[in-house]
Amino acid sequence: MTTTAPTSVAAYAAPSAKAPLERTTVPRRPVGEHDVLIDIKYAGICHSDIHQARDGWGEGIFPMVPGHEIAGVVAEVGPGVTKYAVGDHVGVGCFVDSCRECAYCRQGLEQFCTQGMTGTYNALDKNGEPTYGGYSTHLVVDENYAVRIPDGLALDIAAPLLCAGITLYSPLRHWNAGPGKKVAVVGLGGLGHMGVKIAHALGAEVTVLSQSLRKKDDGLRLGADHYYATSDPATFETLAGTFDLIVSTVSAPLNMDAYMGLLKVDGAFVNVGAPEEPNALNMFSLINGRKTLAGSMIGGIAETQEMLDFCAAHGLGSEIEVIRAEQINEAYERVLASDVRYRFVIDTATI
Ligand SMILES: NC(=O)c1ccc[n+]([C@@H]2O[C@H](COP(=O)([O-])OP(=O)(O)OC[C@H]3O[C@@H](n4cnc5c(N)ncnc54)[C@H](O)[C@@H]3O)[C@@H](O)[C@H]2O)c1
Ligand SMILES: [Zn+2]
Repeated sequence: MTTTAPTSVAAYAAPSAKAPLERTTVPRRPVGEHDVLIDIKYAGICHSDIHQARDGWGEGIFPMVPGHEIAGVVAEVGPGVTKYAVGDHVGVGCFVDSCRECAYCRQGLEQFCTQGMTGTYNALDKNGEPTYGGYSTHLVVDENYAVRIPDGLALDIAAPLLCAGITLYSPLRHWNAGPGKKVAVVGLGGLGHMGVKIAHALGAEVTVLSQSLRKKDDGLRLGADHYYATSDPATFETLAGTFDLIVSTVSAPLNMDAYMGLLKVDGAFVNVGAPEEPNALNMFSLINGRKTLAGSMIGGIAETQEMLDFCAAHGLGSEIEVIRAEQINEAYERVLASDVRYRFVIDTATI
């Protein structure tokens, strides 16, 4: 299959875990039978990009082009493509392939594919070629691993939904956040701010547990009913036994025992943050109160589409700061310093 797709495209890559990201070019495969070529317009910066580009989760594949919050426009389709046409608005999240045959793939839980999903970057595809992510001008992807960005959701505020949005939507739905439920979101960053918006839209009573009260006004504006500082020990006394569900988005280890004390009997603490170090827990914090400690990782393709449709129906997008590509390294430092309200999004026209 031949294609008009560029085979070499502009991108920003980390040459190694120690080096800043810089402009380069990376190869993209020709558009195959079931592929779409996406003209990337915006790419969000997720904290996971930083963990990986700095080898925080183990040895990465370099050069690394991060980016798994991708929003763009279909520029070309393969002859077998049925879902999309040129001009459609589409998104790509954290994975671009999976085995498609295992029980989880068949259930729409491709993120838990028994063969391992193929990451959008920092992974090898089925041919053993490295994948390169969204800090780039173009991407070629199988149509089954793209989702439709509904009309009414601008591409810049939609991009972060492809990871931050689905990572919070999936556990909030799975653990039944809704009317009558008291839900806490720990950490008001990229993931956390989407958690507040989505939990509020689902009808839950939402509390933000943030390190300080610095972002309180924002939290309340985003949909939180209450806002507490976790640096204040009184918070853990005032809120003891309060929540049905706590979702932690924190990128560093937490005092788990303190947070378990905030749950009701039968409450669940769901961790979506991915700290680089392990976290200790005293088992008495779990057994006293029949509590659940769980984790959750992004969401499958069908649920990601459901989340985008939900966000469009409720007018929810990410709060963003659009940056030029040459500001990526500075943006990384600002994310690490908790200085982002609430997601950096790269305008890929500047790459
Ligand atoms: N499970 C998944 O599928 C999934 C998906 C995406 C990202 N992640 C991970 O989630 C984490 C958060 O990602 P993000 O992009 O939202 O990062 P972020 O940096 O935008 O947000 C993290 C927030 O946690 C806050 N924080 C740090 N320590 C805290 C503490 N002790 N108490 C309360 N708040 C605290 C920070 O100030 C910041 O606001 C990262 O570890 C990332 O790798 C997991
Ligand atoms: Zn992410």
